[in-house]
Amino acid sequence: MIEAVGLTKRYGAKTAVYNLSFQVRPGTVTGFLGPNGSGKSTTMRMILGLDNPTSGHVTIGGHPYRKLPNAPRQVGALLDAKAVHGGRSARSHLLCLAQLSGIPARRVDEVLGVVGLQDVARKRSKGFSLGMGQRLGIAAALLGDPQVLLFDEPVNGLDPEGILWVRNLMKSLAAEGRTVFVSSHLMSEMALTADHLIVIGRGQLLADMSVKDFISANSADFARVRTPDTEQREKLTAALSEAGGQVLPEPDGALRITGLPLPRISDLAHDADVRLWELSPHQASLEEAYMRMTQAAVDYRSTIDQKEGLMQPLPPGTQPPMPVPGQGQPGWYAPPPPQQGGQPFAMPQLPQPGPYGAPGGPAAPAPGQPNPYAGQAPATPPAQTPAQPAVAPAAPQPPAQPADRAPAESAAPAAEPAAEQPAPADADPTKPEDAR
Ligand SMILES: Nc1ncnc2c1ncn2[C@@H]1O[C@H](COP(=O)(O)OP(=O)(O)OP(=O)(O)O)[C@@H](O)[C@H]1O
Repeated sequence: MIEAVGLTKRYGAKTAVYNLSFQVRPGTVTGFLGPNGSGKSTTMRMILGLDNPTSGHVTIGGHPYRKLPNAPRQVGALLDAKAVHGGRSARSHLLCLAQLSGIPARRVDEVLGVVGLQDVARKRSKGFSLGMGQRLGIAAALLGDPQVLLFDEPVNGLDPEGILWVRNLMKSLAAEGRTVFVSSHLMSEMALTADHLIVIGRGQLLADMSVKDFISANSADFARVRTPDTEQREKLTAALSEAGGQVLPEPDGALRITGLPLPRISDLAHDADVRLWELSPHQASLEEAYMRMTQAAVDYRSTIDQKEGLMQPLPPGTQPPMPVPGQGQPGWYAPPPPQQGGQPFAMPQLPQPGPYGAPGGPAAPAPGQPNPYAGQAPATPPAQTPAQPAVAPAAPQPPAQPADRAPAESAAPAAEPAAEQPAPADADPTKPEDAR
């Protein structure tokens, strides 16, 4: 298990991570979400001992990474797939890592097979595509058969077959009882892969709950209605609005309605003499829920914002407030917050109360998985400097070496990236390594 307590990281005036407390449990895939620059890579680097927290601490199996006996065999990570010496072959790269951690060479060939690189194992990695590089990084993470795995954007650059493979790999690693912590910006993929989510925005914890609860807490179910023509649509819009429903036009001419149950919508349409060509219940996607939750915590946004049509307009010159954990961003998709009685359809009982002091917020951890750090969310976010460009994860590069150097020479103590080093199959960090 990974446990962060009050984790804070400042780079000069920039607060990259602020007072983060969470647990990543074994046996599940935990997704780590947040907008660009929200502190995900910084958090992962601190977990792996590559960055020191300004305050707070983070442990793996109860120990800081740097104090884990033979840490590379207990924790496997993919932080930066490009942190590979381009002159080395995939096999040489993995052999170097294996030898540093006392892992037999046969395991190198095993993981090359697992990630599908067996046919290019002896090719120099500088010729690898983005997806091949990702596969090599995943192979490095798996090398020591580790109990704890961290992946920063593992599907980056992978083709659909590769994405499916990573999804199944993550799930099977978790099903074996391992701790799997994975960041991604691909919400549709996260919805299919992760069981649990930790969401941060501007370095602060926004949510720590199951995917299902996250969607429920940050979106309202809605109905879609279609009428034969514009005239009837306008008539229906007026009738539904008068009855207390919130009505938004959909791009295809349908209406998205929250705040009214389906039978009521049908009755109102009947009373208004409006024919319906569609009346269907819908649940928001993880992407919609995520957008709603993190909208105010986005630092870098196009001037042509794709979300523009989906949110209520703000008065000119005003900034949206930070989202409230468990309540998301007010005004996003305009569903009424659940606690205001705006649930149009039967929704699952939302956990109470919000774990981070959100008033009436439903953002509680999954049943049976209480977040032990329930506390008041900071009243004000940490001081922010003006938006800075995001910095790529800073996994150290292996030292430059001649391309033809033998693996045995390459395994000299020149620090290989800790993030790429493998780990053992044993959850107990104090237990001696098994003989391989
Ligand atoms: N070494 C550093 N020095 C100064 N600022 C840094 C450093 N590393 C990260 N930051 C800043 O900290 C913030 C968080 O960065 P981080 O890379 O952790 O975000 P992220 O969530 O991983 O972003 P992305 O999704 O774009 O990868 C950013 O504003 C970034 O500019």
